Amino acid sequence: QGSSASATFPVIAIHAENVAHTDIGARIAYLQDDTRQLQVNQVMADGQPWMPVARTSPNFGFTNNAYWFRFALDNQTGKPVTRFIELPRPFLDDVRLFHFVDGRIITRYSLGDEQPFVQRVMQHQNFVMPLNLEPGRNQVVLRIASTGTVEAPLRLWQPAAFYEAASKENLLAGAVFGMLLVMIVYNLFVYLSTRDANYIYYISFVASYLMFWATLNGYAFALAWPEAIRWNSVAVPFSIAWACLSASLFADNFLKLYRFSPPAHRLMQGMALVSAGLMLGSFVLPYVWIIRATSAFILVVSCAALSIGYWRWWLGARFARFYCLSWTAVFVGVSVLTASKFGWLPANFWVDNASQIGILSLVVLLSFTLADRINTDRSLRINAQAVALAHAKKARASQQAMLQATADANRELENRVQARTNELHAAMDQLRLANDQLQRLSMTDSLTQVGNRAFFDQSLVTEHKRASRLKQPLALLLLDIDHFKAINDTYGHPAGDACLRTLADYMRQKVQRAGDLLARYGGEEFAVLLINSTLGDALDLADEFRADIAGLEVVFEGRTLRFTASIGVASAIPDMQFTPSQFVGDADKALYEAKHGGRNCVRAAAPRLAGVTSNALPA
Ligand SMILES: Nc1nc2c(ncn2[C@@H]2O[C@H](COP(=O)(O)OP(=O)(O)OP(=O)(O)O)[C@@H](O)[C@H]2O)c(=O)[nH]1
Repeated sequence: QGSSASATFPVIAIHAENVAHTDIGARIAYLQDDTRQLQVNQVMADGQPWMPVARTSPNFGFTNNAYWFRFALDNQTGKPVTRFIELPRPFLDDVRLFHFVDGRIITRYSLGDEQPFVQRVMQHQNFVMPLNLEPGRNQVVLRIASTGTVEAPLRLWQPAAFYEAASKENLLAGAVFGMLLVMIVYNLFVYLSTRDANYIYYISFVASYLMFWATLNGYAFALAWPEAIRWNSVAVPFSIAWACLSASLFADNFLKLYRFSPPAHRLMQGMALVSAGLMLGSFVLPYVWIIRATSAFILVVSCAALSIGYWRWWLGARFARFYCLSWTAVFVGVSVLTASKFGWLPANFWVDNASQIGILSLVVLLSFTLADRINTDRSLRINAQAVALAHAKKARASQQAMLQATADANRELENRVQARTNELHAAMDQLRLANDQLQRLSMTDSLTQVGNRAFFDQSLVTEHKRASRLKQPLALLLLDIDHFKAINDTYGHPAGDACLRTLADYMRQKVQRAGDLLARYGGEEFAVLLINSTLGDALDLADEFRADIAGLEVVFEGRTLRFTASIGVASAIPDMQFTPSQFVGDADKALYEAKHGGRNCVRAAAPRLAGVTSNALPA
């Protein structure tokens, strides 16, 4: 930096065609006052170590020194003109301006944020000082002292141009304010419907930034709390600490650090705690400390939030991409702002607005981030629902299949049981048929096809009981072929068989009445049981038999055979004292008598219950 330059203080020419505004920050000389005790007449004295400003605008960062600035305005218009000196840093504690003409102070301003807003000569968020410039050389000396950063990007304005620019600036500020407010209100509604804590942290962050922005630019002091000098100086570190708190909680919650990484979770929680401490500290700690602490801490929080976000993204959390983008924007912005606050970067439009651009990008991008996550969560939920639905469908299908299988199995079983039952019934029918056949066979004489002896015995018992019960007469005929042995002996057994068959055929025709029965009782002996038949009826029938048999002709091997038969008849109304065998015995006795009576005749046993003794009838 240059040495004493009292003879060559910068001179800024003022003439009618002057441009609307001139940045004069780089065209002034400055004097550092370590003691903060120097008075205006002392600095105006010769020999002070004035220096030229080596940057585009004076920026001394955080400092405890007072700084003096000096330049000359050369009014070449030939008449008095009004010009505004604007110092667009509303956060300076103490600003004093001295306007000299010919070594005399003609204007003096004392400004700064330690005075109520209404005391300002111009009610503007920045420090604006009107100067009535006399024709010729006007000296301007400015003193700035502040517990925050000291910057002096001074501007010289034509009044009309200033008002025009101010209205544009207000429009821009209104747009920023409106945008932030919309974000807050919109996300508040989203929060009310989703109850997702991320929105609360997001809203808190946007609100803290809104407060920071409005305070730093002087709008808050100008419009919100023009009287609250103390609060106005607390508001900046307070809002920064608040932003730190919101950002740490947002990062922790949004990135789900409690599940992802307990140490990262604890780190963010710790940062939130420190932020809360700094918020409280804003009220009690000296401004010079708290402003440095919060400014540095927002950098730390940004770094942590950003690197953890990238870490999370790197490890596959897709929802972290917008988040990373957002924080990158704010990180760049805040870094630029901080760097400029510490005096490492010169002031210009981009540096001045870098943080604003970064944070506005953050505000918008974070909103996207949240929407993106809602989307991600929703698609996850939809996927999960689809999977659950598919499972339910599958379960229903298998249940259906199981029911179907059970029904099929039941039907199959029923069919099989039915088939088996049918088979069984068929088998039983066959068995019954076979049994019947067997029964019939066992009761039938194979030669003559009439009932055999067993059939006769069984039937006799049955009919005997029935007649006994009904008190009906029962008659029995025993018929025996005469001299049958002789037929056998003479013509052979087959001839005898033929005779037996012929006799049986004849008798079968004769014994047709329902209930009556015929059986082959022995070799050439037949029995006929007549139910409900009196002795007289029986005798008539027996005699008819005898006569017909005598007329039968059996043609066997060309020869005609004849034979006769003897018949014994018994009749009774049976009772329990009169047994079937006694009945047969009676008939047999009568047959014996017929044989001995000369054969080919009928004899009757005496009817038992009639009390009549047997008698023989003539042949
Ligand atoms: N061909 C043939 N002969 C039989 C059958 N059953 C018995 N006989 C014969 O019948 C004959 C019966 O003879 P006998 O008891 O002496 O009686 P009979 O010769 O008829 O004399 P009477 O009864 O006294 O008139 C025997 O020779 C038996 O062998 C048979 O099924 N077929």
